[in-house]
Amino acid sequence: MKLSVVGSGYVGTTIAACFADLGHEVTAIDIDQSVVDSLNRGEAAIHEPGLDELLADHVGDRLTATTDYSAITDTEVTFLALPTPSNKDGSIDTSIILAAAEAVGEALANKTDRHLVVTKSTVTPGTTQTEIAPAVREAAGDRSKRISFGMNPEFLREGTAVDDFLDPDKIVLGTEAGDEWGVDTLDAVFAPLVEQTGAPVVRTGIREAEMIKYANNAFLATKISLINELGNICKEYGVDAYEVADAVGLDDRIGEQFLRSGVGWGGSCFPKDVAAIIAAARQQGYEPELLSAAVGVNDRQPGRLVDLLTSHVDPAGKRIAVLGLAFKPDTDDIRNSRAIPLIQSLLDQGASVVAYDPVAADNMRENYPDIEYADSAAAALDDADGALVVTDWPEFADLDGEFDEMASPVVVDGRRIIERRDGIIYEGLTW
Ligand SMILES: NC(=O)c1ccc[n+]([C@@H]2O[C@H](COP(=O)([O-])OP(=O)(O)OC[C@H]3O[C@@H](n4cnc5c(N)ncnc54)[C@H](O)[C@@H]3O)[C@@H](O)[C@H]2O)c1
Ligand SMILES: O=c1ccn([C@@H]2O[C@H](COP(=O)(O)OP(=O)(O)O[C@H]3O[C@H](CO)[C@@H](O)[C@H](O)[C@H]3O)[C@@H](O)[C@H]2O)c(=O)[nH]1
Repeated sequence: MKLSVVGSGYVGTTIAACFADLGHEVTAIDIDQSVVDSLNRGEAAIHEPGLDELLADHVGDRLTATTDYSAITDTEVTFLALPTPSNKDGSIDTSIILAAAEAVGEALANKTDRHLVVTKSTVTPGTTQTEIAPAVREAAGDRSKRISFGMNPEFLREGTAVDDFLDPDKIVLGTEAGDEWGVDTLDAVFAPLVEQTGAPVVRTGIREAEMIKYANNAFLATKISLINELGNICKEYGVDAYEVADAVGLDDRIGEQFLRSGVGWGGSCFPKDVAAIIAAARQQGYEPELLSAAVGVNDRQPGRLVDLLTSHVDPAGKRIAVLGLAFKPDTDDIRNSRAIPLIQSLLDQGASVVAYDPVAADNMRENYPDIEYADSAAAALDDADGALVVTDWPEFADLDGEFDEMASPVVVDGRRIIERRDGIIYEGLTW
């Protein structure tokens, strides 16, 4: 099939490359010329394992990128993978996706065949039908009756995006009631993936598909906050929260995943999406107390990490190493990284911060241009008076003699990645 994907960020680039890998002809559309140029060179503008290999296989053949929306008319289905950032009250700002929807509609004004527009972005229930569809339809004018709408939430994780997309736990396809052409067309897009993986397909309504995405993320974020809360209690008792979590996770009803306690959840999704569903619930007149508490626990974890550091060393005037800047390993994404409140807190206390991350330093430099960035964990630790471990990059697990070069070997581990050993003053956040 011929598909177009509007927005070539973490989601858009991944799904465009994966759809091409599944045999579709894909046109990626982005307003940023440098993103388009980079894609057409076969290079992703983001760091995501496996993506460059897929681009190398398919760019120039089944995958091309352009800034020209008119390319949509030559495709059957358009996926909208645009950002849906937070407003100040946590609700989603739909201005970017609506601007793109309008541009899609303008392009479709020149198309005679039927077309399916699918929301891939995370949007609150009702957004596709009450905001996106009207924006597309109004711009498409007389052609608007030939346009169907769908919603296909994305569950990929950064760092494992390609594998997650190509081996999903589920595929959720939301379409409008009675739109058999829409159902069949969306089914056809995913048929090669379903055939390849046997993944369960959930066929549902558009509002339900929109809500499933928020329910998924709210559940996972709350699960982490719950294990963090229990971990904080464990720490008070001197009990190892990881031993507790390992045992608790053996219960099938709980499951072993997302029970790693530590400095909390960051990234472009959990904080934004939990805030959005809280704001949406409030707009409907419902106060979601449990979700607010999950945010509260998450907001407190970085402060607890700094408190553990200051219980051993006063950061004022001291060189403090921050190991890990990305919100999780295997990505260069620093959106809502726990490193941000930690660096800010250290700077507020007069510390001299030296940061290290294998791939995310350049992105963090835009937020904090004046702190020192080391080329390696060893260089960051050299002569430091304390270290905070913020991201569980596998290379940190190999650190050992590097700690001996610290001026004072206080190591506060926010991700349980450092080996506790003689010669360092080790503090785990929940263990
Ligand atoms: N990042 C994830 O892991 C993830 C996973 C699942 C769902 N989501 C959701 O997917 C959506 C996209 O997220 P993302 O992280 O890929 O965003 P992103 O910020 O990485 O990328 C967005 C891209 O859209 C482009 N863009 C902006 N306005 C445009 C326009 N008018 N026309 C064409 N292109 C335009 C930007 O240049 C950018 O390349 C969000 O709703 C997000 O919540 C994200
Ligand atoms: O046991 C755990 C698991 C994760 N995290 C943290 O949680 C955050 C999010 O991690 P993860 O979910 O792996 O990455 P994301 O790329 O943010 O993926 C989430 O958000 C995406 C965007 O909506 C969804 O598509 C995914 O299904 C959902 O897992 C990171 O800061 C992790 O360090 C923990 O603290 N403990």
